[in-house]
Amino acid sequence: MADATPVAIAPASQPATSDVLILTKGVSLSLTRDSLIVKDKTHARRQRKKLCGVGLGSASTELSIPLYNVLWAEISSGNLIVDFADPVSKKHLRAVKLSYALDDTAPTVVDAWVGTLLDQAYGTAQRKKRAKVLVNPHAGPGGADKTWENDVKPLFEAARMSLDVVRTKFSGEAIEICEKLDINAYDVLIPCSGDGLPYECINGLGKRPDARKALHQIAIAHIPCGSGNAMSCNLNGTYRPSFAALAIIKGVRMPMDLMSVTQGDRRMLSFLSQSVGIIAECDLGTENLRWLGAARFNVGLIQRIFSKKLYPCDISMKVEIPEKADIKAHYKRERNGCDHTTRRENGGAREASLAGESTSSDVDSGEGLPPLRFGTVNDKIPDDWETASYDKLGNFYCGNVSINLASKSQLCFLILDAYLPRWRGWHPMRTFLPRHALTMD
Ligand SMILES: Nc1ncnc2c1ncn2[C@@H]1O[C@H](COP(=O)(O)OP(=O)(O)OP(=O)(O)O)[C@@H](O)[C@H]1O
Repeated sequence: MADATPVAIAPASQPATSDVLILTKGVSLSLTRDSLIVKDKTHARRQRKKLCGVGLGSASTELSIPLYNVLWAEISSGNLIVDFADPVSKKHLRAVKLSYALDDTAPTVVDAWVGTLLDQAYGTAQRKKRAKVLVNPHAGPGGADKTWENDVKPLFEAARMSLDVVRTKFSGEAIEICEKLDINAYDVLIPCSGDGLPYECINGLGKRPDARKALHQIAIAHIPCGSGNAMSCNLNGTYRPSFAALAIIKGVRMPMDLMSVTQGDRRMLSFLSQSVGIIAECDLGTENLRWLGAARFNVGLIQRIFSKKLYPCDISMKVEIPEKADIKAHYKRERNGCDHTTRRENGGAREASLAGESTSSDVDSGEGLPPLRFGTVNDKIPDDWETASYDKLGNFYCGNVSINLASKSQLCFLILDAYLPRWRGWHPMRTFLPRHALTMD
């Protein structure tokens, strides 16, 4: 997905003459490399501060809109309409509409200019995405309904997306919806929720007889309305709903690793991480503190650190890169070589099949999930795996450390003892020291 950091109003650079649209009443709209510059005297009058009805000082006649923020443009009833996302604060974007009468300007000229504007504003991103939106009214501290209505829907509508919205009524409903979804009717699934609803969407698609095709065909995005919102932070680069909405509007599709987790014969798909011990308990055991938002995890962590609970277990794994320095180098290489738009094409069938990933012929055949490469916990552990006992386990974490690395087909592990010497303190960063960071095939 595209970068979603708050956008500043950029200084105007010199436009190329062919990208300038001159309208009547002193209005001109120019395209620069990264902005749309609107010059409009009436805009200056509207912006001028007033005291007792008298205008004070002077306001700029120029409005600079980053192209990333341009949502749509069209000719409608003799007017040029431009919709854009206006950063009203560092936390919030608002949909704003500009409208200019075309009067004598030739429609063909305006038409061509609108085409250029949309090409530059969207690049390779799909326009007018068809979205199935799932709103979980119970996500996080509550309030997803309001977030959807006030912060997100106006931006999606301004971008002319087609929206089919469902408000979930019970836990597990999104699994059912995605299992039966007409995958040809939508481009993207958008849960407005915490990380639980994207999990349900992925697992609903994964249950279908055509799971590979469904997971390949429909993109899954996320509007952050929960307590943690890791998916949005990784994909959209933000936990602010309106900035995430803009990242989805301008987002490009990218492949993402999924991990199979089995409990007995039950197979689940995980997109983020798996945890056993203190972190898992911080999540599950603080349901009653939802009103605290993300702070509930900190409260849960502090409570549990003092209880010094142990989670003894045996862990079997196949280590691919044991040394920390090599893991760092590998991460850097993946990060630098990661091109979300082309990686799948360049990756080659060998890499895909080694990783158990779907190749294009698999996807076309519309099959279900690929078979498990290493069996379930009920099967014999492969001979080339290592097994170790962890009697003092405090936390076990495993997952895609950063989804931004896209499909790297490897998992990262952190294994931490429960008893950290008191002098190391209770600072969360300390407790996350990667003492046994391992990467596993
Ligand atoms: N109407 C509903 N009533 C009760 N539970 C629901 C409803 N709709 C969805 N759910 C369930 O709520 C669970 C948690 O939702 P979600 O992940 O959206 O929020 P969260 O747990 O607050 O987020 P986070 O993962 O960021 O903490 C989901 O797994 C889903 O099954």
